Amino acid sequence: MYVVTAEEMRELDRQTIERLGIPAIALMENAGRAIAEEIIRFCRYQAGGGGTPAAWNQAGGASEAAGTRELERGDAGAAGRSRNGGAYGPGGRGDAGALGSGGPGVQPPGFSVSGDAALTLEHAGAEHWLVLVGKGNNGGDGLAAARHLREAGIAVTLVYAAAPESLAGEAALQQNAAAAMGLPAAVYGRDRVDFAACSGILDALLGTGSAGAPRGAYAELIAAANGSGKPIVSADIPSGLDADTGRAHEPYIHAAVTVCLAFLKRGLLQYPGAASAGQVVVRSIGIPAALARESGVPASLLTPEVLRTRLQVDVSRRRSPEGHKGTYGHVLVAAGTLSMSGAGLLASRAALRAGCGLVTWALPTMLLPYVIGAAPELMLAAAGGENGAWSAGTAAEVLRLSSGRDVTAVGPGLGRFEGDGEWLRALWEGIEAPLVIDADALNILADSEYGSWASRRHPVILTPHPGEMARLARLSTAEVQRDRIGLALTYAREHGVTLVLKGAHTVIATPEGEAYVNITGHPGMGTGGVGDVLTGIIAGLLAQGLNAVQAAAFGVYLHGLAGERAVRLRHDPAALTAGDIIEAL
Ligand SMILES: NC(=O)C1=CN([C@@H]2O[C@H](COP(=O)(O)OP(=O)(O)OC[C@H]3O[C@@H](n4cnc5c(N)ncnc54)[C@H](O)[C@@H]3O)[C@@H](O)[C@H]2O)[C@@H](O)CC1
Ligand SMILES: Nc1ncnc2c1ncn2[C@@H]1O[C@H](COP(=O)(O)OP(=O)(O)O)[C@@H](O)[C@H]1O
Ligand SMILES: [K+]
Repeated sequence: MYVVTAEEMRELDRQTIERLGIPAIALMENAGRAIAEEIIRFCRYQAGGGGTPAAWNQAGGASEAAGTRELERGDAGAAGRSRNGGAYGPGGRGDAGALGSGGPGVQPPGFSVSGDAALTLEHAGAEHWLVLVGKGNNGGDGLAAARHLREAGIAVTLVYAAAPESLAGEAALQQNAAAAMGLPAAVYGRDRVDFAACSGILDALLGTGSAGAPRGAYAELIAAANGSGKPIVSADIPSGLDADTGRAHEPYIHAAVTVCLAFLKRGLLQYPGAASAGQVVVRSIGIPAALARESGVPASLLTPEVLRTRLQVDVSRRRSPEGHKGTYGHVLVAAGTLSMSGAGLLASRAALRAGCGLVTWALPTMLLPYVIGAAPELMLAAAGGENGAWSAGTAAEVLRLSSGRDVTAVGPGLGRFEGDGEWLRALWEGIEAPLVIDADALNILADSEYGSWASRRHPVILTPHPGEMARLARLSTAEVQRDRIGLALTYAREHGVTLVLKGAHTVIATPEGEAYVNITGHPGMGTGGVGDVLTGIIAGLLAQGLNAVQAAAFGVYLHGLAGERAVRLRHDPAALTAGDIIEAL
């Protein structure tokens, strides 16, 4: 599933309208219908007594099978999922259906009327939705949705942020149609709006054309909608959100559901925006996915489908019946010090659990006797150093050990030491295999002008958390978090590395200028050592022959899934420890 910026979305809109000749009003009609269907599904789900489950959905996407389809996330779980029912649980057929259906075995008559199940609601009379209408096309989408809601028997009241006469283009056509249908309308500031009397609110104030903090009537309507306590469904993005970065301007809508149109917007994956969108449903509106591919949209959501088709990963992880430990590669881990030996142990154990054939853990010599037997499957190699710490002189031994190994992972629990810049440079320039760089090795890199080091024939994967990324990019952590996707894309391309920017919704960016955003995992994973486990998993996959991007993306995906699986055995996600994730792999 592609993830776009507002600018990319405008370009795709333009190409659909100008190159393919699909009228803008048709796209808006599709958007309005999709929004109305999702509101009806939400009403149905609420009437069933359920809350809104937190799962990502793509419904009726261009490249997907017809109908609502939950995004596959392996066995990662959200409550209330149903293949046919979609986001909020089983979809009722309402009172629609073929006429004259007889009992079993009875031939239906040659004539039938198929009701529009997705646009019917059994207890529609109990619903009254306020539709907050902005001046642009987002408002137009809301007006089209309002007509469908009304057709379904749901009472709607339009609330214009600006005088209805000020709407232009397709939005003006929608305004005329709504007026001709006699939909009740109020203009904010002129008419009284009773938020307390409604059952839900459609936020169609601001979409991808929004610039800066909501002003005037927009700001007041957003504040009133949030203050009402009623469920809010947002059209495309919650109003007040920056569609690209997820920055939340004050005030911004706190939505229960966001019906994102055509393609997922970057701002819905980046915090704090991601937290304000509620359940996100992506709905196709007739813009072909092929256009996104052809125009080189760089970012995608990391789904099993993307892993399989775009990244060509064998997610079934088939092993040859004739395979042996030599088939699945040998990882060298250079990690751990006296006070942080566990980091090396976690990374090494995780590499084994990721399925590689052999793991050698190189560590400061003094440490070795203490870790013997901690994981009997590991091979240990004394690398030298002093007092359980690494030293510049250990580079030669790490280089020697790396020869004949399929990948070297360096960094977890490494610590800093005199001459560590030259040490890392020797590894960078001398290791003839893929290199995974994490933790303190990233801090060493950040203090080096590594752009001047000899370029490598084999790939490099960097796995920074936001703090490490800040040091690498010479920014503050807040600046890193402001637009993680944008920064990861730029950094990976400029430095020719595969970058794994960790944290909620980890971003994997490639030297070729693509990015994948992961949604497996959970906040319980914010605990010491979890990153070391990821390093081990990625190294273990590389050893098995996956290329850098495949190993980084699949590794991040599996790491999150294992985190989800591990937490099911606990009463509280906060109880999760890094070792649990290894055991859940
Ligand atoms: N071709 C189409 O008709 C399509 C329309 N779409 C919809 O159109 C939206 C984008 O439409 P637009 O480009 O018209 O833009 P918007 O509808 O997002 O908003 C633009 C309007 O809001 C005003 N505005 C911008 N920032 C403001 C602020 N901070 N405070 C107050 N007012 C502000 C502008 O003056 C302008 O009138 C998408 O989000 C989507 O909902 C999409 O569904 C795609 C297809
Ligand atoms: N809120 C979250 N949602 C999903 N994953 C998370 C979240 N918080 C942390 N993680 C994951 O946990 C890991 C933590 O790594 P890191 O900060 O390097 O920890 P450490 O250095 O202790 O090993 C990363 O893979 C990160 O993506
Ligand atoms: K909106």
